[in-house]
Amino acid sequence: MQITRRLEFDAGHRIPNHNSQCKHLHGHRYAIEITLSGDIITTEGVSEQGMVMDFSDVKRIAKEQVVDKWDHAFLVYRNDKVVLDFLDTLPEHKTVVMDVIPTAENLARVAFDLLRGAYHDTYGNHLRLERVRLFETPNNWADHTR
Ligand SMILES: Nc1nc2c(c(=O)[nH]1)N=C([C@H](O)[C@H](O)COP(=O)(O)OP(=O)(O)OP(=O)(O)O)CN2
Ligand SMILES: [Zn+2]
Repeated sequence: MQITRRLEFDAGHRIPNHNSQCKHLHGHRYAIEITLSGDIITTEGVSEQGMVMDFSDVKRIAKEQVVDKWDHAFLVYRNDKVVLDFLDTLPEHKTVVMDVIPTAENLARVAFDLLRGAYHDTYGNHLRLERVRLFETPNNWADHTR
């Protein structure tokens, strides 16, 4: 069985080497969809009986590991020196420095790596992260799968 939880967040970025408009500082209303697989929990009387995982727990962990860190932040490639230097001049600015260029593909992969170890198989139902789908716009997305 697979379940998917969707969350949304706002962030700024740019693609420094892009040959068109994405080299400019801009932002997106990103969406992230987290897909988990596992058996349906059959333990009698527990809150999660009938579920793979409670959607509220999927959300809580996604917020802790990714969404609250990236929401209203500027996601910047560590080698994008000119932007990094500028952001450093802004007092208490929420900047997330990334080892990779913040494309949809890389954000999906980074999010997957942050989330991979965070969903614990509490009920022995073989719970595991299957996919992170990262929407940069409603029409553009990237999937990182297990
Ligand atoms: N493979 C990828 N291609 C592009 C990425 C990316 O992350 N992976 N990112 C961008 C830019 O960030 C840009 O913001 C996206 O712009 P664009 O393709 O022009 O999308 P639209 O604004 O036209 O999106 P709509 O949903 O159609 O409004 C570029 N390429
Ligand atoms: Zn963009």
